Amino acid sequence: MALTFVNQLYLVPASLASFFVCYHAQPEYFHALSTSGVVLNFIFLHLILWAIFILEIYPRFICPLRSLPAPKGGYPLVGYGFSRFRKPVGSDHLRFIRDVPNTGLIRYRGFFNKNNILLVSAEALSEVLVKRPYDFVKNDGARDFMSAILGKGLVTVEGDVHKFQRKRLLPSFGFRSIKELYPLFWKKSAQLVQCMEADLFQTSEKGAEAITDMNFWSTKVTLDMIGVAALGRDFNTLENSDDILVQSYEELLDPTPGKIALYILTSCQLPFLNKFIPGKVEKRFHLATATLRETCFNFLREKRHDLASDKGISTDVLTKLIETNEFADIELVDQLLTFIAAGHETTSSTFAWVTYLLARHPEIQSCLREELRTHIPRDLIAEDIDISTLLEGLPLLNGVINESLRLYPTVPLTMRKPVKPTTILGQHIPMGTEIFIVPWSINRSPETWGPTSEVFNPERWIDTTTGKPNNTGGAASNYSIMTFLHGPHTCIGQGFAKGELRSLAAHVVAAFEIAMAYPEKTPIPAGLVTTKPEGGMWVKLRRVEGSSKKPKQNALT
Ligand code: HEM
Repeated sequence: MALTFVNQLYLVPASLASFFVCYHAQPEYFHALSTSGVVLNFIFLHLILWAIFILEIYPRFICPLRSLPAPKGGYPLVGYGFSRFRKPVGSDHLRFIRDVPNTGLIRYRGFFNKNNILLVSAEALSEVLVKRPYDFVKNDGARDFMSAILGKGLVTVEGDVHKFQRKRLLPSFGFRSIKELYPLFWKKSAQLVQCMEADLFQTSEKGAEAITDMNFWSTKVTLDMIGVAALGRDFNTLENSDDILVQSYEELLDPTPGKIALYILTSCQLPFLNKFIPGKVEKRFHLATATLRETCFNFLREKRHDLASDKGISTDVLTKLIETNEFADIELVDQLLTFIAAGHETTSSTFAWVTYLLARHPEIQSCLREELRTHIPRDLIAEDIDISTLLEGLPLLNGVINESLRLYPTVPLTMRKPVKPTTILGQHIPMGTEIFIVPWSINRSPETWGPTSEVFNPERWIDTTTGKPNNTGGAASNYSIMTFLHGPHTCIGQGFAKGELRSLAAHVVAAFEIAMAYPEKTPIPAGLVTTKPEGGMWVKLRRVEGSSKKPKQNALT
């Protein structure tokens, strides 16, 4: 039985009955009251009964989910509701998976003791994400927060609109399109190394050292990559950072305490409380959103003008979408904002974690540098080498990227709600139940990945017999790794992200030895929608090779 308004009406006779009991027990109290006082007393009593029903009786004795295995403990009234905001997000869920014997589903109490579901097994994940994806929608609160920024882009739409958009956007992210983007990734990664060298090192000698925030650099370079690939516009933030679009995104997604409060209130569907957050956070948020949209509209107008006047051939995603003639301007702006939001911070933070893991594993870092030196010719572009085939074939490079994506999924948690009463693994799921899919916990689950599930081991991604890259990490099922999800909502940009990461790692590792700047500190994944290292990723870089002149744009070191 679902907790619907109708079954809450059963509380009315219960309230009436208890009212009459109270009346008989204390008649003198009621005789002294006016009619409105009696009505107010009745309403008050009803509310108390209603609260007891919702908070205690329904979740513990009536809700069909009550028989599912659940973790012990949790706070009174809020249960484990705050788990989804914990740092790192997903760490509580990983504990549930480890500690609670289950057959694919775990229940845990959320806010107001509501029963939430955590999907654990491959079968449960495939039912929700692949077999019946359109029976579920994303969590309203998180979607509202994203929609406020992105409008109706691919990330925030559902059902037929989603199918329509996805079909038209897929070709721009397919195998062939990504292959064409590799030279861009390569060039931008080379520019990153050049800018870091120029900015951080006083001398060009081998062995020179510098401390820097890797997240600062990866944010810039990934924004530049997505700018060119998606919009055909080079923000060139590596060399200047006063682009209005860039500043507005930073304003929106920087996880300040005010912004975190805004996100939590909107996610918990209490947006009317946003206006009480001090520091005019809500107003500033709306202002940044408006600026962002206006900038994109102006940019789209320029693009249309350029296309009409036949100014060169553009291969960026926006041009391809304009040419389909199937999107209105407002829809194109929504898609642009979506690509930048979905494709920027996710990848830049992942790269920061790649450098972290390599800094903590110097022996793997040296082997990777050796692999790069052995297999990547100095003059890659001049020799007209197919960069994607070359990089995708390097076993350790792929192992490092896949293993970093496994251990640090930058979308660590996502949620779904059934659009109608449904079942998962035969278990009845009432409408409105919050269903949690938590890549952080699944990717680190000891059941799938064994006792070394939380150890950085790129070798898992290398076939022991052929020595070539493998795509499973040795896990038995696709659903053991959820970084990009699966099914029709799977990340459309995963090939794009992997291409960027391979290229960035190849350049940075070839140029610098990476160590942690403050080894005693462990960076914590934090953030609003996606996670990034809190306070930055401070590393110590040591030049691997000295150079007396600027490195070539397309050479490795
Ligand atoms: C390491 C980097 C990335 C990670 C970890 C990541 C992760 C994800 C995840 C988990 C989803 C599904 C969210 C959900 O349905 O709840 C998603 C969707 C999406 N991602 Fe990514 N992403 C990354 C990079 C990118 C890039 C580079 C782009 C674009 C250039 C991109 C564009 C999108 C879009 C448009 C969607 C919505 C897909 C749909 O609903 O059909 N992502 N991403």
